[in-house]
Amino acid sequence: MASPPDTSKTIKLERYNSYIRRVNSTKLLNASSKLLFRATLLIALILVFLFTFNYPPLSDNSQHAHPHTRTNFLTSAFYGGGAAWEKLVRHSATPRRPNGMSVLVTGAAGFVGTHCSLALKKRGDGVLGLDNFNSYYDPSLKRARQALLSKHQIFIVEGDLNDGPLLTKLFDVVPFTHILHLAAQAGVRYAMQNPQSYVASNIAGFVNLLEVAKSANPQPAIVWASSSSVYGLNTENPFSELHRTDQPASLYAATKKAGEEIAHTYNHIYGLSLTGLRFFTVYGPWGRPDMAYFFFTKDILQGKSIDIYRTQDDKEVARDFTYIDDIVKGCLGALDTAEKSTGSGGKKRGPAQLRVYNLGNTSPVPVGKLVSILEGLLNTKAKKHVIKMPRNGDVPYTHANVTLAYRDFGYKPSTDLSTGLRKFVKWYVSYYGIHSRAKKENHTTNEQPEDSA
Ligand SMILES: O=C(O)[C@H]1O[C@H](OP(=O)(O)OP(=O)(O)OC[C@H]2O[C@@H](n3ccc(=O)[nH]c3=O)[C@H](O)[C@@H]2O)[C@H](O)[C@@H](O)[C@H]1O
Repeated sequence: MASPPDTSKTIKLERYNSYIRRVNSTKLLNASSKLLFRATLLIALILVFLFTFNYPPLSDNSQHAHPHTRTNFLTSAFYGGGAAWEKLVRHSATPRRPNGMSVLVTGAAGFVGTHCSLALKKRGDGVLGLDNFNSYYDPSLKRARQALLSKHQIFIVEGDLNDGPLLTKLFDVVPFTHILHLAAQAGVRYAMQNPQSYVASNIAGFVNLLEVAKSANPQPAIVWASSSSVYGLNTENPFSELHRTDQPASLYAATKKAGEEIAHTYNHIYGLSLTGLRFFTVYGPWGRPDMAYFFFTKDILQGKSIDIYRTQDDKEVARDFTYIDDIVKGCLGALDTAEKSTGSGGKKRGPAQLRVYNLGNTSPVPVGKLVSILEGLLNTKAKKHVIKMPRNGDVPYTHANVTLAYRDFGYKPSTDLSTGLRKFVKWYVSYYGIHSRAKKENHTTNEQPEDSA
């Protein structure tokens, strides 16, 4: 007969296992309570942060804005209020010279906005930027421009033109003397892909800004970016401010033209001083990647083919390409000669200034010539694909008459296309760290160049 099994070992083993289970469950309990504690701490910290930088979240207006241009809740919370935030805003907007301006620059992280902000700050004016950092083109370029401005003590509030409460808050904190309104949905051809974004920024956003400006005390004087595209199918040359602008060829042009009419209304009813500047194909360092000179450079360097448009009747397409430094001088000249708005408490108290100026280069250049200048600077042959201009809103020709801007604030463009493109290419190869066959003089170190404004 077999002897009974020795259970003493089994019992010991079970005791041991139960001990291990107890130890493990205690560990688990400890671990989960630690986790719970950390999560609670994190939530508490976030709440403290949100209350410290308190600002009401998105307004109804901005909820309706195009997703492209919508203010992000977190960035509103980060940037939109609280004592620390107000201090940054005030510091940035305070002039450092006697009788200096305090300018709200919308679209400050944009191409023209960045250059103008730097130029204003350099001469001692106060500058506060506003930008929604949308993704129409590479936002990292906008962030790099923001970093450049930040080095010069210029703060950009991240927010949308359609965010009425945010704009009102900015005017509560700073009595801006001027607005340089450059924020817009740019680009002629993109209007066929995303028409609503033009309405949201160039019309709804502009009206929202004017609504806040007309109620502000004091009312600021406003200088804003219109466009050469308002001349549309005009055939008289060179384009003068007296020529007709009622035949826009693109929705972009139509929204800029609408802006000019809206400006008239706000000037007429509320006494806002308004100056529209019709920019002619602005180019230069820190430029816009959606523009032909910029993506031609990229494509030529990458060995990709580029489309060169010709008109339907097989003529060359030409543009009055205008260098950024000339445009900056024009913008500052317009600001310096802008008279005060006359309204107060939302009511007009007398007639106010209403102006429109061409800011061009007065010397149109065919697109083919632009490409051959780039080929020379990049020391690379372009793969050219010459095609009839698609029906995409482009006009065949632009040419500015700038007599009016010269008469009123001495505007005199002084940079020809070759000189301006050389500066652009120099910036481009440096910014993107390209070691191309670009001519020796275009090579620089990898350091971020200062802007040329
Ligand atoms: O003055 C303005 O108010 C506008 O200027 C700018 O528009 P445009 O003058 O159209 O510049 P841009 O696109 O660089 O095309 C340049 C040339 O290249 C031709 N072009 C273009 C693309 C292409 O693939 N091939 C080509 O030949 C094209 O036909 C054109 O002849 C701004 O983008 C716009 O926001 C607005 O500010």
